[in-house]
Amino acid sequence: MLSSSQGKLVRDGEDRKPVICIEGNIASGKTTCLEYFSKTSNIEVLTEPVSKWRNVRGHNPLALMYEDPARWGLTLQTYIQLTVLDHHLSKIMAPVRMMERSLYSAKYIFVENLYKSGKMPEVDYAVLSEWFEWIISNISIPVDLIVYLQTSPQTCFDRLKQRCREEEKVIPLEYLEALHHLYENWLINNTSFKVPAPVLVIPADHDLQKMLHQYEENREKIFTVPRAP
Ligand SMILES: Nc1ncnc2c1ncn2[C@@H]1O[C@H](COP(=O)(O)OP(=O)(O)O)[C@@H](O)[C@H]1O
Ligand SMILES: O=c1ccn([C@H]2C[C@H](O)[C@@H](COP(=O)(O)O)O2)c(=O)[nH]1
Repeated sequence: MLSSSQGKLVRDGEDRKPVICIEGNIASGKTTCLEYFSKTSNIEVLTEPVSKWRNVRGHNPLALMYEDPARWGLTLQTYIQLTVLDHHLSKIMAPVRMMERSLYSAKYIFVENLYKSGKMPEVDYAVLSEWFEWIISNISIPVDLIVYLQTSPQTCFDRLKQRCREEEKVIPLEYLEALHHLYENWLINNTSFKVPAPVLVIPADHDLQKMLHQYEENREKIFTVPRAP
C-alpha cells in the first residue's frame, strides 16, 4: 500500500532503510557482486527480474527487443519500468537492501540508448519519458548509494560471451560501447542526467579474486552509507 507524504506517494508502514543500487554495463559483474554480498547477514539482495523479462505470459520481450529493437524496445522497457518500480516499492525485509540497477538506469541508459541510436521512434521515447517523469515526480524512489562497477566494454563483451545468454548472442561490442558512454556521462562526468545518490566507483576489469578483495576493501564504505533525507 502507498500513502502520501510531502507530496509524494511512499510505501506504508516501515522505517526508511538504506538502499544501495549496483550499476554497470551488461555482464560487468553486478550479479556476481550481489551474490558475494548476499552472504552477509542483515542484507537483502534483489537481482534484476530478468526471468520475468524473458517470460511474460509465454512471451519473451527481451529476445524480441534484440531481434527488432524499433518494434519491441517500447514493449520491453515498459515492462522493465514496471518490474523495477515493483522492486523499488517492495517491502524491505532486512536492515539494508542492495539491488541490481534501478528505475533510473533503465531510463537514463537503456531507453536513452535505444532512442539516441535511432532504434526507438520518437513517439515511443516520448511516452516512456512521460511515464518515467510522472513516476519520479509522484512516487518516492529512495536510493542512498550507487555502486558503479566500472569496466571497459571489451571486458563486458568477453564476459557476455562466456555467460552465453541466448538472447544476448547478437550483441555487438558497439552496443556495449554505447551503454558504457552513457554510464560514464551519467555517473562519472555528470554531463547527462541528475544522479540520484552519491556514487562509489569500483574498477571492475579485474579477475574474480581481485574483485572479491576490492569488495571487502569497500565493505565499510558501502554499508555505512548515510540515508538520504
Ligand atoms: N571478475 C570477473 N572476472 C571474470 N569473469 C567474471 C567476473 N565477474 C563475473 N564474471 C563472469 O562474467 C559473466 C557476467 O557476470 P554477471 O555477474 O552475470 O554480470 P551482470 O550481472 O553485470 O550482467 C558471468 O559468467 C560471471 O561468472
Ligand atoms: O533497462 C534495461 C535493463 C536491462 N536490459 C537488458 C540488458 C541485458 O541483456 C539484460 C540483463 O542485464 P544484465 O546487465 O545482464 O543484468 O537486460 C535492457 O535491455 N534494458
